[in-house]
Amino acid sequence: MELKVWRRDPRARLPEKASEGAVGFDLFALEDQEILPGEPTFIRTGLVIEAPRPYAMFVFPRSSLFRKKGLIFPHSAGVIDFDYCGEEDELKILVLNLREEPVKVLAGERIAQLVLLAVATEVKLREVPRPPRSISRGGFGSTGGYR
Ligand SMILES: O=c1ccn([C@H]2C[C@H](O)[C@@H](COP(=O)(O)OP(=O)(O)OP(=O)(O)O)O2)c(=O)[nH]1
Repeated sequence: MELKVWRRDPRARLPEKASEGAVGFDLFALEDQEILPGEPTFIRTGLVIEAPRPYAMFVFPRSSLFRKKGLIFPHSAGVIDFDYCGEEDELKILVLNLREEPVKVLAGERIAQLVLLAVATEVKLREVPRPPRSISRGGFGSTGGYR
């Protein structure tokens, strides 16, 4: 399977698997940047990528991102649409600095990881007159697992 990657900016570093068993490709910051506290900020990758359907791309933080830099993803994860691969459609990493001081991100720094997951693409909705199941299961702790 192939991932089509276009370097929109010649400084961009291509995504890399850190080890043979890695699930995600590491994504690198395009340029030096200062992330101010409390302001959702895009980190540029300089890349435009097309996912091979039915595999879609999801951007997740590296687990060390918060510990090392105090950055989180305010939107939890990035969902990249299949058609987000035109000239202007640069993959970006949205972060929020939870520290009280600005945080520096350096060009070429590993920030996030790109994961390909198979998703259903041909899905039709059918409205039904009754709940799909006659008995409700309950949720939000209803099985009493935590006390
Ligand atoms: O972390 C992210 C999240 C999204 N995107 C790009 C790819 C995605 O296809 C597009 C739109 O994202 P989404 O649909 O999540 O955003 P929205 O808030 O619904 O905006 P839009 O109206 O542009 O769809 O932005 C990124 O580059 N990085």
